[in-house]
Parts: sequence; structure tokens; C-alpha cells
Amino acid sequence: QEIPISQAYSPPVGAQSPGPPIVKVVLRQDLNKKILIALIASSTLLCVTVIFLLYLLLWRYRYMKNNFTGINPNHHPDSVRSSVSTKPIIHKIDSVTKGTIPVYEYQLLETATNKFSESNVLSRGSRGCLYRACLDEKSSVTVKKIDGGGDTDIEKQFENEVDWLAKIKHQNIISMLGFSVYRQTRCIVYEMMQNGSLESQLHGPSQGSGLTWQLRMKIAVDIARGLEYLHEHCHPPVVHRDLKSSNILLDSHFNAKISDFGYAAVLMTQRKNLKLNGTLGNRASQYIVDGKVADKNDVYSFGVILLELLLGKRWVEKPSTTESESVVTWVPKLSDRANLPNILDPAIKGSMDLKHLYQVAAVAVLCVQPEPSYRPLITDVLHSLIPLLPLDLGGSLRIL
Ligand SMILES: Nc1ncnc2c1ncn2[C@@H]1O[C@H](COP(=O)(O)OP(=O)(O)OP(=O)(O)O)[C@@H](O)[C@H]1O
Repeated sequence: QEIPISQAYSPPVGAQSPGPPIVKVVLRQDLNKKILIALIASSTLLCVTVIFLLYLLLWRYRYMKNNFTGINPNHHPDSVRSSVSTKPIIHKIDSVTKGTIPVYEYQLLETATNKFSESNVLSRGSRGCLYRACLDEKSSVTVKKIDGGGDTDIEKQFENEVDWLAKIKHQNIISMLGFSVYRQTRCIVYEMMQNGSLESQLHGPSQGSGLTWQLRMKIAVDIARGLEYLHEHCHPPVVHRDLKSSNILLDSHFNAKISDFGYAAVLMTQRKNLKLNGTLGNRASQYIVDGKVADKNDVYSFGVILLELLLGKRWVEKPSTTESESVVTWVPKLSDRANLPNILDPAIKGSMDLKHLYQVAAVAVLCVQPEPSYRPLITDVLHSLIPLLPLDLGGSLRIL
């Protein structure tokens, strides 16, 4: 039963003070009640917010986890199982743990390549196929699909390529847009290089007819710039170790980019040398290479590409032939200035300044010397080629 407040707090009989104190007590009581209600309401709200935040965090964690395994649990119910095996591979890739490369869902790439259909195949490599893919309406990209992820060598090359390309950003090095790991299948997404490889331009159906002398010089300078970046500007220096015309890709403007970093490695192990400060330290480190003389091997490979550009001949005419039948056997003929114009690729014969031709031939001969220490540094090669290339193609030659 409710008791009126005024009654409940009426003073004892005989007490002297009437009205005002009673009114005060009633107000305080009311206030206390309100404070209590406010406290209960705010703590309930706090609890709800905390629970909501916790839920959000949990959801985000699960989302990230699924993304890193390249798996969307909403698709292919059995794909969830593969997350167990793919996760360690992904976390072995240094850059993923640092969050620098996007990891695509395999299903997304499947859709983008029309389920890896034959009509999307751009080329077939030794480790898998390359597909055209549309990730959005505006542009297409390429997806290299590598099967046999269980194979240790393939796995190593895949990890190596992804790791290097995540770290190396340069205008003359292919851009990797992301990758995916799904069961035994590995995919790498690259920018589209519309003019394919230098090998296909030189030795494919067009037989080099699309490559003028100036374009060839531009391609040579682009490759040298890419290599110079790897050898001289990366810390520690990087060596490519698999440079060949099929690994030189050409975009729609014939900008050349070095691709295929599956065998790339740090130049040397003596990191201390790099702390010698500045160019001298880096330059010195190149001479303190172990027995493999790896940067000079890249220079040799660059020389071979230069010979291919000049002569229009394959590195080895038939894959089974030995090095003695390679393009390098033409080197003595390159030193004969009078005969040099006659042995050039027919597609460029008579189209260049002879002084420029002699200089390029001399550079090529230096690069393929048998003794690695006699080969020039790629930076010296680059600076001897730049003056032969017109300004508008990235060189320093002024055409009057
Ligand atoms: N981003 C790209 N854009 C356009 N074409 C490309 C691209 N990447 C590669 N290609 C083409 O696909 C061919 C094969 O490249 P890929 O890197 O898959 O070869 P691979 O599997 O490494 O073969 P190999 O080991 O014999 O060099 C290249 O020679 C080139 O013609």
C-alpha cells in the first residue's frame, strides 16, 4: 500500500519544526531515485556498447582470417578445409604478414578469368598458364595460374616471386597486383603488358618488324634502368638471375619491364659492407660477391639480350643446342666494323647512325666477356646507352 510521502516523513509528535525540512527530504529522495535510474540506464547502455564492440572485433578478425586464406566461406563449402593447409604458406610470405599485398579470393579470380577458360589463355609457361582477367569493367589484368603448389621448388619460386615483387616498385619492373593460394593452386595477378614478351616480338610471327632501331634502344635502356635499380638502389642489392628475352615484357607503349622474380636473390651476405654509406659502399659490395658473381651474371644476360636486339637471333637457335652455338658465338663478327651492318637483323638494317651501332655493339661485347670481373657494371652500361636514345623516349639524344 502506498503511503503519501508527506505522511511517511511526518515528524514525531511534539516536534517543533514544521513544513520546510519535510519538503527537502521528499526532494532528495526523488533525486536519489532519478540518479539510480540514470545509473542503471547508462550502465546497461555501456554493457550493450561493449558487447557490440566485442562482436564487431570478432567479426573483423574472422573476416581478415578468411581473406588471408583467400577463401570466402560463402562459396565452395569444401574450400574451408583448405584454409588449414594454405595459411602457413601465406604467412611464410614476408610481405603478407606486413600487409603490403592484397590477397585475392580464388573464386574472384575464377570469375574474372571466365573459370580459367581456354579463350582467356594468353600463353603457356613451363609452370602454368597465363590468363587475361577482368577485375573491373575498365581494364584487364593477367593472372598466372600455377598448379602443383605441393612441389617444393614451385612453392619456393612462388613465394620468392611474391615476396620480391611486393617490395620492389619501379617503372621498369613488372607490377604485381596481388596473389591467391587455394589448395594446390597458386595465382599471381600482374598488370597487363599488351605487347607481350620481347622474345615473342623478336622471334614470333612478326620477326621483329614491330621494333624499330629506336624502340630497340629504348627497350635496352629500360632493362638497364630496371637492373640498375636492383643492383644499385635496392638495400640490400638484388640480383635477378633469370634475365632473358621471354622475361622482358612490353606494355602498349613498348615500355619494357623485367618480370619473373622466382630466382631473384639478395646479392651477397656481407650486410656489413652496405653500411659503408652511399654509393661507394654499394659499389664496393658488388666486388665482394661470393664465387657466384651474381650481378655480373645479370650483366652477361643483359649483353645476350642486346645481341638478340642487334642480330634478331635467338639466344640459342634450338633449345637443345649448347652454348657454343648461342648468339654469343657471333661476338668476333661484331668487332669487325666493316661487316657489322651486314649481320644485323634485316628488320633494322640501314636504319641507324653507324656510330651508334658501333657503340651498342661494343657494349654488348663487353657485357658477354667470359671473365665476370671484366664485365662493366650495369650503371656504366646504362650511362653509355642513354646518349643514344632520343629525349622523347627517355634518353638524352637531341634530334635536330
Ligand atoms: N603481365 C603479362 N602481360 C602479358 N603477357 C605476359 C605477362 N606475363 C607473362 N606474359 C607472357 O607469358 C609468357 C610466359 O610467362 P611466364 O612468366 O608465365 O613464363 P614461365 O612460366 O616463367 O616460363 P619460363 O619458366 O619458361 O620462363 C611470357 O613470355 C609472356 O609472353
